Amino acid sequence: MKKLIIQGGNRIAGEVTIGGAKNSTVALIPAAILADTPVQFDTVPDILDVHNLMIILESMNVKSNFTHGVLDIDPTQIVEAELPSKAIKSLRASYYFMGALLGRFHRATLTFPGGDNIGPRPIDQHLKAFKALGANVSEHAGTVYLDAHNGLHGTRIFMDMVSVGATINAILAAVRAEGTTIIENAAREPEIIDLATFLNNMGAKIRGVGTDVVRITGVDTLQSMNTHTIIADRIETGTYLSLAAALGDGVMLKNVIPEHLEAYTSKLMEIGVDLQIDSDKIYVPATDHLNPVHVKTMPYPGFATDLQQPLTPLMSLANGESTVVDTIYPKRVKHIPELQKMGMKISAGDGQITIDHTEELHGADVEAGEIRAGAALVIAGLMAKGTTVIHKADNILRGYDRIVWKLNRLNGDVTIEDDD
Ligand SMILES: CC(=O)N[C@H]1[C@@H](OP(=O)(O)OP(=O)(O)OC[C@H]2O[C@@H](n3ccc(=O)[nH]c3=O)[C@H](O)[C@@H]2O)O[C@H](CO)[C@@H](O)[C@@H]1O
Ligand SMILES: C=C(OP(=O)(O)O)C(=O)O
Repeated sequence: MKKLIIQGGNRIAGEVTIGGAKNSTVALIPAAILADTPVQFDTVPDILDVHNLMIILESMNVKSNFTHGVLDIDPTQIVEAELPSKAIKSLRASYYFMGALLGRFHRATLTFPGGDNIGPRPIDQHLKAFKALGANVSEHAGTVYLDAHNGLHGTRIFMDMVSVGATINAILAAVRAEGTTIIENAAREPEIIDLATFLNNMGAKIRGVGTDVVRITGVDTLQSMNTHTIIADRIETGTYLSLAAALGDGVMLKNVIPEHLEAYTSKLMEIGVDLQIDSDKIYVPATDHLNPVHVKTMPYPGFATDLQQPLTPLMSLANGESTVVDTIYPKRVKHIPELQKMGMKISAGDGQITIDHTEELHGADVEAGEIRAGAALVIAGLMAKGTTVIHKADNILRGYDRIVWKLNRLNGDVTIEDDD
């Protein structure tokens, strides 16, 4: 594990270019094994999740090469193999190999995925979709066994709740199945549209992504003709927006898709941040006189659960009490005790998080319990007086592209070291 060491107090300024979306990338890489040709992605974020997915690909004899943001994957010599459980456990999205392997081989064996510790994260809707498509599903000692020996057949799947992962896994399993699959109550996240764009450009027939009804007509082969450019990461964007609003003297964010962040940017404006939004960039001027706000997380296009924690340091500067209700992950509170150690007036109770005006934060020894708790600690550490050491920083590196380099370019003072 690594630790981040932050000397707080510097004002930040300059430009930052947002990387490709983690939550697209971690679906696109497993999706690549459905292709009958090599595939190429660009604007791939340099994050631990990508490196761990490459280890999983290697175990199946799928060669990959990642240089300067371009990831080449050659699935043409793929073999069925036991997947490395350490890498599988290192990230949530390894569960996309369930759908992708089912689509490719009509069977898959995987240990349960890891990922962020943000409360219960069942996968019943994923398994329900696989069963509906014709797979036998069994579980034993933390391993899931999927077998569709009679093939996968198009069907109607009604999701009991809106799930990004289950929608993507159903698409991956259905894209080469026989006949038409209709997913109702599908999730509408931009990353799902990105995945469908990649698959459709290879010959898939996926319609309706971005709405809550997705129709997939199975095809026999998927063949890549061009490089797929991954969409910008809206959660990384939101994190830098919060940082820039909290302690920036003028920060320009480039490679942004503002339409993917409307719930968030409108909340920032309500707080009092005078964002200047252009077609693919956002300028954040220096701010003062911030207003308290109330946030409720919702499935897309609502306010993203992944952005509630990165917003809390900014909320602590407002002149009153702000609240957060996370309807997606009510137990997503890993940041709270750590921010308290830094002096923030933040608490959880009655199903909501309350953030009060905090005059000053001070550096402390803290732990990134999960990726977005870690992002909140990075922002708080840059705002605080003194030194903050963030342990378990691998949770941050899982999903923030070259974060140390980007923060230092913005005049932050951040170093990274091996931890004990
Ligand atoms: C890799 C990736 O894209 N991760 C994102 C994805 O996670 P992930 O895809 O795991 O999250 P889901 O959209 O599936 O979860 C939404 C809600 O549905 C519940 N649920 C989900 C599936 C299921 O089978 N049963 C069930 O009960 C979950 O516990 C949660 O309360 O969406 C989350 C919600 O926007 C984000 O925080 C994550 O960053
Ligand atoms: C919860 C998250 O990630 P994952 O689903 O990959 O654990 C996140 O990105 O905030």
